[in-house]
Amino acid sequence: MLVNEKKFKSILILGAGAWGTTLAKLARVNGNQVTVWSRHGSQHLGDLINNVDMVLSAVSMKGVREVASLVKSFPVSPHTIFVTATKGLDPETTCTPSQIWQTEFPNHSIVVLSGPNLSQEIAQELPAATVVASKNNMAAQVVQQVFSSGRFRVYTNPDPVGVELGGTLKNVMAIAAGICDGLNLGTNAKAALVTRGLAEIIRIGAIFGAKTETFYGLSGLGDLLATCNSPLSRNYQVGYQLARGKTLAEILANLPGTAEGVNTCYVLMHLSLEQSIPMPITQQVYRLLESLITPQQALEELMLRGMKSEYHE
Ligand SMILES: NC(=O)C1=CN([C@@H]2O[C@H](COP(=O)(O)OP(=O)(O)OC[C@H]3O[C@@H](n4cnc5c(N)ncnc54)[C@H](OP(=O)(O)O)[C@@H]3O)[C@@H](O)[C@H]2O)C=CC1
Ligand SMILES: O=C(CO)COP(=O)(O)O
Repeated sequence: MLVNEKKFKSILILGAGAWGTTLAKLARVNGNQVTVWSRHGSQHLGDLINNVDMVLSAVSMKGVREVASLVKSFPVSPHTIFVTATKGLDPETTCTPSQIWQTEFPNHSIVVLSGPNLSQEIAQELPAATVVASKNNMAAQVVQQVFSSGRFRVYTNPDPVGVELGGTLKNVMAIAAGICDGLNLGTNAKAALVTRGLAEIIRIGAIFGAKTETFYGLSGLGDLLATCNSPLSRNYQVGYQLARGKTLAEILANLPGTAEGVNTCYVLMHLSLEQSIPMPITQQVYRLLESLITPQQALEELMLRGMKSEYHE
C-alpha cells in the first residue's frame, strides 16, 4: 500500500487500443517512463511488470478478468498501484473492473480513472479533465500527479465505484442519445433523455453503494454530456446507426474499437430483472439491440409510460 516518492514513475499500460495509447502519451508529458503492453506484442508481460510503480489497465471489459489473472501469475511489487480505465461490467458477476482488480490484488491500492475523455480529442491535445478515485487518497494523488498537465486537469475523488459506474452506465445512455439524434427528435427530447438517463444511472448506482453526488461530477454528468453529444463516441454511433436502419451486427463490424454500452446494457437488463429495479431507458435500448422493437416503438413506450412524479422512476 505504500506510495513511493520518486518524482518520475515507471508505468506499465495494459492494452494498446485507443485509450491505452492516449493515456501513455499523457503520462509521458510529465517525464514518466511508460511502456505499453499488448497481447500481440513481442514483449513478455512478466519482464515488464517487475518493479513498476503503476500498472494501468486500459483493456476492454471482455479482457479484464483474463488480463488481471495473467498479471497475478507474475511477481508484483507490494508498492505497485493499479489503475483501471475500463468502462464496463463483468457479465458473469456484474462486478466493476476495479472490483475485479481488487479481488486479484487485495493488498494493493486500486485507482479508477474516468471522466469525459473522448480519446481522439485528447490525442489531438485538446483540453480535458478527468477523475482519479480510490479508497487510498495518497494513491489517487500519485496518479493525479502522473497525468496532470496544462492540457489534462485531474481531480481526486474518494468514491471509486461511483466514478467507475458514471463512465460505465452513461454508455447505455449514449446509445439512446444516438438513437434520439438518428431519429431527429430535437433538442427538447435529447435534454429529457439525458436528464432521465442520469436519474436512472443514480438509481442503478445505489445498488452498488455509489454516492449520489459522484454522479453529478465529471465522471457522471460530465461524461454523460460528452458521450451523448459526440459523434466521436462509439456508443453514440451504435445508437445513431441503429436509428438509421443498420443492424447491430453491421454496425459493430465497422466500428473503430469497442462500444462497451452494448455489453453493459445486457448486464443491466439481467440486474434489473433479478433485483426488480426499474430501468426504462436501458430496457428500450436492450429491446432495440435485440431487434425486438423499432426505434419509433421504443420512443412511444418511453413517452406513454404511467404518469409519475419526477422523483420516482
Ligand atoms: N477510447 C476512448 O475514448 C475511451 C475508452 N475508455 C474505455 O477504455 C477501454 C478500452 O477502450 P479503447 O481503447 O477505446 O478500446 P479498443 O477497442 O481501441 O482497445 C481495446 C484494448 O483491449 C485489449 N483487449 C481486449 N481483450 C483483451 C484480452 N483478452 N487480453 C488482452 N488485451 C485485450 C485490446 O487488445 P487487442 O488489440 O489485442 O484486441 C485493445 O488493446 C473501454 O472499456 C472503454 O470504454 C475510457 C475512456 C475513453
Ligand atoms: O468513454 C468515452 C468518453 O468518455 C468514450 O466513449 P465511447 O466508448 O462511446 O467512444
